[in-house]
Amino acid sequence: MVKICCIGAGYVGGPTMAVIALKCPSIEVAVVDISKSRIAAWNSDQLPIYEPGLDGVVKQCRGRNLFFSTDVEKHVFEADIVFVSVNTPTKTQGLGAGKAADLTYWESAARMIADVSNKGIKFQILSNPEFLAEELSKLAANAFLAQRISSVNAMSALCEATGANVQQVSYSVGTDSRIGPKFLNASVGFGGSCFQKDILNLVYICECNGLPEVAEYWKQVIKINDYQKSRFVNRVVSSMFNTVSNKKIAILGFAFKKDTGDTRETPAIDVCQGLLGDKANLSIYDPQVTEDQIQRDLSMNKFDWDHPIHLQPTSPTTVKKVSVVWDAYEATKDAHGLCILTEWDEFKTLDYQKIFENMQKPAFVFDGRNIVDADKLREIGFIVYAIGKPLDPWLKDMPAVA
Ligand SMILES: NC(=O)c1ccc[n+]([C@@H]2O[C@H](COP(=O)([O-])OP(=O)(O)OC[C@H]3O[C@@H](n4cnc5c(N)ncnc54)[C@H](O)[C@@H]3O)[C@@H](O)[C@H]2O)c1
Ligand SMILES: O=c1ccn([C@@H]2O[C@H](COP(=O)(O)OP(=O)(O)O[C@H]3O[C@H](CO)[C@@H](O)[C@H](O)[C@H]3O)[C@@H](O)[C@H]2O)c(=O)[nH]1
Repeated sequence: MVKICCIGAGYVGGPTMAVIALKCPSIEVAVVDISKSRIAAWNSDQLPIYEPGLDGVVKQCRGRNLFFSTDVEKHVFEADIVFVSVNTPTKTQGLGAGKAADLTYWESAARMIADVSNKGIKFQILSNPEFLAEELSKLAANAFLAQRISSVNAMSALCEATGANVQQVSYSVGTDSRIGPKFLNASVGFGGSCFQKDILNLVYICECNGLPEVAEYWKQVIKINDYQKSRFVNRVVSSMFNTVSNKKIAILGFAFKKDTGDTRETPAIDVCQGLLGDKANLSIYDPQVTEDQIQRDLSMNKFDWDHPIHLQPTSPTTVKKVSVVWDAYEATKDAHGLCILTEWDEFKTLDYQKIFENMQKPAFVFDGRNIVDADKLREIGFIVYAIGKPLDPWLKDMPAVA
């Protein structure tokens, strides 16, 4: 029987191997990791990663031809094919700090493979496009995608200033087949483990090759993304009489996009930290993100998330002004405002009349994903801010900056 071993039971290794095990029942797949808690979770009913359908796939194959283990060396030794899918965080110190990839975990995995591989077999090494150093095109593809979002987000600020509607602008622009309609949704900002990290890598490569102007150009994509998040916080604070101090604000959605529990580089972290900086009390609800994860995210330093979980520095205290609840109605009860930060489908069909009745007045909605019907909410009585849409009369008279 052919045996595969994947080093790293994370977002890439776990789901990829589960699907290989499902589709290739004659192959034995072992996913190994140095994190005991992560492997324990893969072997439990509560998987460490949420993705629609993943649970069913794992349950079907686990114990049959899919195994999760911390016995890294044994499985590498037995394997015919080894995948390496470990962390490559952005460096926080030394050469290229803040931009270059830290290859410590990758090198340690490669050395371990060499140490245990004493069978006298010659390994062939394949580099998947996701392994970025050799494959400039993957970096470029992610940079182009992120640039589209920053471009439409930059337009969203101009739309608010001029009374235009960014969704109409996106639609019109997207009908030009040279541009195309995808990835033109204005939002509170892009997140996820790849876009920022890959652009920072690209910037570093440009700088190392003596191309500061090109590096500056790509940096701007991240700057606009940061601007979009702080612009959102400014709108919240300035709309609410220039103070959110001790006001309850509901945060609906914390994951970086819908249908995942992944919070890496989610714009919700910066928005929440911005509001906490202005002393708001936050009540956060996301259907797939745990309280422990949210607390970690809000108390971790930039880039620390991309290390194995047991090596992440954790804050000794929880963020006191944050509560995490398991229901959107609970989160919004007695709140002065609610912010939609992830486009979960369930937020489109909430009973906003009921939510309005249970909120403080005036009641504010800040839609960072353009998923609610702003006019309907205004009929209910909400004051509504939606990214890149014509401003509510209330907001028109308020400065864009608090
Ligand atoms: N998430 C994505 O969408 C995505 C896409 C493309 C590429 N990548 C790249 O793929 C790689 C993995 O990403 P991920 O999202 O799965 O990361 P992840 O943090 O979810 O998982 C990495 C896992 O590797 C484990 N690990 C680290 N060092 C190890 C070692 N020496 N031995 C055994 N286990 C070890 C960690 O404990 C962790 O569980 C990264 O290089 C990332 O940049 C990720
Ligand atoms: O029009 C859009 C599209 C996306 N986003 C946001 O952009 C971020 C990234 O979204 P997406 O690209 O769908 O998620 P990822 O899983 O991060 O996938 C990206 O990163 C992966 C890792 O490199 C690549 O493999 C994929 O091709 C690339 O799309 C999320 O916060 C989205 O909400 C927007 O704000 N507006």
